[in-house]
Amino acid sequence: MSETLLKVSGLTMRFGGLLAVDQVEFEVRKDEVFAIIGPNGAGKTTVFNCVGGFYKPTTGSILMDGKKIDGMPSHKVAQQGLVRTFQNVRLFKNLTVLENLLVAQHTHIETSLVKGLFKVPSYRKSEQDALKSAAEWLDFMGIRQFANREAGNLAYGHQRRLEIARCMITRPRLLMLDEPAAGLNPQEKRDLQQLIDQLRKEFGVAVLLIEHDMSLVMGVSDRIMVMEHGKPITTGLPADVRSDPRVIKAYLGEE
Ligand SMILES: Nc1ncnc2c1ncn2[C@@H]1O[C@H](COP(=O)(O)OP(=O)(O)OP(=O)(O)O)[C@@H](O)[C@H]1O
Repeated sequence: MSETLLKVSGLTMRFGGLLAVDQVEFEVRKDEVFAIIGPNGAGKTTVFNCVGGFYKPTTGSILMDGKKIDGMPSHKVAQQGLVRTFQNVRLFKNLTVLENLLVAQHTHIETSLVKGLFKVPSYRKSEQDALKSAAEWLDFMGIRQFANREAGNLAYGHQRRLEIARCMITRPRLLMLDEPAAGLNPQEKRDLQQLIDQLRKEFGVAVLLIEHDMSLVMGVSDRIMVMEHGKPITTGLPADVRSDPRVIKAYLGEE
């Protein structure tokens, strides 16, 4: 069994009188694809928002490689190697596809004003590296032919791939995907499953996934946590979760 990358303990999030997430515990191991499923309103996105630094949890602890990240803002969480996509794709729609990938690397590029103005060699080198890396990711995602097109004009499936590339270009250790199959056609969903497998195998990235598409979840996940009313009801292997009567009742049964 591989080591723990993310450890969430006693996570609780309250919105006024509503307990959206109630004592949630789980771990994501290095190289693992871990999915969170459950009916609408179960608290999945709220867990994501706490882990990604978008909400400060009411109580609980979130450790990334042993380091406390709960309460950190999202850009600091990203610096710890944890990045995410959104339910509705969020890109700089008026920038080109290539520019989206260059902007994503800005924290890694030497942006010192003086160095930039005088274009000293180290600045030029980091610019070249950023371009090279962007080109490689465009090739990997099969969207290089759209490099100079405005991101907002890409087909939806390509926008999703660009959003994942924008995360991966920062070389995260944990990639969080929030309903990545939403809005994709059946072929795009199969491609997505292959992509997630490939990202894990080739780049050693762990994946934390929220998804309603059961075929994708069952096909791609190592382990699955099922939530209902803010609480985990079970965590296990896809085959075990699929046949668990509580899960069928809470989630699969409602479809
Ligand atoms: N910012 C917020 N303010 C108040 N209530 C919220 C907020 N965000 C979520 N909630 C509530 O918390 C509960 C859990 O919502 P959440 O979006 O986490 O569920 P979910 O499992 O992700 O659902 P879905 O599958 O529909 O995305 C819901 O009752 C929701 O209305």
